[in-house]
Amino acid sequence: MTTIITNIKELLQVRDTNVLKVSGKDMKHLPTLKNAYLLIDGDTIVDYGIMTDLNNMKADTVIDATGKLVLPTWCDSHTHIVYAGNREQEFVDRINGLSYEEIANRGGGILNSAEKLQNTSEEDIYQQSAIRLQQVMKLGTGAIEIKSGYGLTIEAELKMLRVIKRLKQDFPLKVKATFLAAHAVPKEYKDNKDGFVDLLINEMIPTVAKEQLASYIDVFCEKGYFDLQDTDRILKAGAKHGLIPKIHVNQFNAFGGIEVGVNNKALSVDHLEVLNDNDIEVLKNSETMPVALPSCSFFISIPYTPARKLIDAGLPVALASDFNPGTTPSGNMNFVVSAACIKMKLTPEEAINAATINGAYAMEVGNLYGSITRGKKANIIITKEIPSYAFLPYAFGNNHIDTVIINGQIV
Ligand SMILES: N=CN[C@@H](CCC(=O)O)C(=O)O
Ligand SMILES: [Zn+2]
Repeated sequence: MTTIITNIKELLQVRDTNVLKVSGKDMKHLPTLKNAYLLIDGDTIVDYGIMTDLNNMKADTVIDATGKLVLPTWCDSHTHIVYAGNREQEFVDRINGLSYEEIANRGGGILNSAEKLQNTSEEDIYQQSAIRLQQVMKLGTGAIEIKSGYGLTIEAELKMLRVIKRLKQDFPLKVKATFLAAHAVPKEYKDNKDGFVDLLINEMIPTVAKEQLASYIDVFCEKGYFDLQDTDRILKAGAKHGLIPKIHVNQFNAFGGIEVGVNNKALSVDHLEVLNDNDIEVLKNSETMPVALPSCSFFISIPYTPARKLIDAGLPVALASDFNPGTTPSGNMNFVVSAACIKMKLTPEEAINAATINGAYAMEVGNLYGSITRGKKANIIITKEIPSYAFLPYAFGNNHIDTVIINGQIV
C-alpha cells in the first residue's frame, strides 16, 4: 500500500542522512524542500523530492497538500501520561496563593496522585490514559516516553508499568517506558527515606528489570525529594540492571544533580529551570541531552529553562511536554514549541529541531523517528493551509494540524 503526498508547500526537517542530534548553532538550521512530494510505502518513508522531479510516479492513495506544510511528528521524550484522576483543586489552591511546595508539604502533589492511582483499577487507569494518548496523537505526537512514579509501592508501580506496556501494544505510536519510583517519598517512609531507597534498589528495580517493563530509570533529584547521594545510588542500581538514567533535576534548586546525572551517563537531564555555570560546563563534556519543559513553567509559574543560554554555549536542547496531572495537564507539543519560541527565545527552526530530532535522541528512537529521511517511519503531520512554518509557533493556541499519519496510517 503506497501513499503519495503531492504539492507540499514546504516539507520540513528533510535529512538525507540520519542526524541523531542537533547542537548549538546547527539548531538554527532546519532543512526544507519547497513544492515537494513525499512517498510512503506501508509504514515507511521511501522517497521525497521536488514536484518537478515527480514524473509519473504512481501510488495507491494520493493526498494533495497544496498550500500545506508537512513535517515529522513530534517526539515527546518526557511524560507522565499514565495517571488516575486529576488535581484541579491544587490548581485553584495555587491561584489562591499557595505554592507547589506548600501544596506538596500538605500531602498534595505527587502523593495525592499516588493515593488516587493506588485506589484505581488497572483497567480504569488504562482507559483514562488511552484517552490522553489518543488526544496527543491527534495533536501530532508520534513517539512518546511515559514514566511510572505515581505508584510508589511495588504493586502500584508495576500496575502503572503494565498499563504503559499495554498502551505500547495497542497504539501505533512509539512508546518508551521509564521507571520513576523515586518520584516522592511515600507517607509510610516519611521518617525513613533510606528504607524506601533500599526497597527501590533491592526489590523494585530488580523486579522491573526482570519483567522488562522499562528501558530507563528516573529520579526526582530535588530538595525535599531525593538528594545527590540517593540519586547516585539509585542510578547505579538501575545501571546494574540495564536501566539508563533520564532524570528530573534542577526544577527548583541547582545543587549538583546534573553532574550526578552526567557522571552516571544519563541519556537526558530534564527540567533545568534553575541552572548555574557549572551545570553548563558539565553538560558541555557529555552526551547527555538537556530537556526543557516550558508547559510546566507556564502552568506553575516557575522560571523557563534558559535554553537560549544552553544553545549559545554550543549544547543541544530537546523540548518535551511533561504531561502530568500536577504541573502540566497538557501534552500538546504544538503549544510546547510555541512557548519555547515565545518565552525561551528559541527560533522556530531551533524549536522544531528540539521537538523532533533532539526529542528522538532523548528516548533513543532517532534511528526511525524525528526527521523526514528515507527508511524512517512514516510518522508525519500535514498542516492546514498556513503561510509559513514560523506561523506554527506564532499563531499559538490554534490547531494548525489537518492530518496526522502514524506508521503510514491516518489517525
Ligand atoms: N517534578 C516532578 N515531577 C513532575 C510533577 C509531578 C506532579 O506534581 O505530579 C514534573 O515533572 O513536573
Ligand atoms: Zn516530569
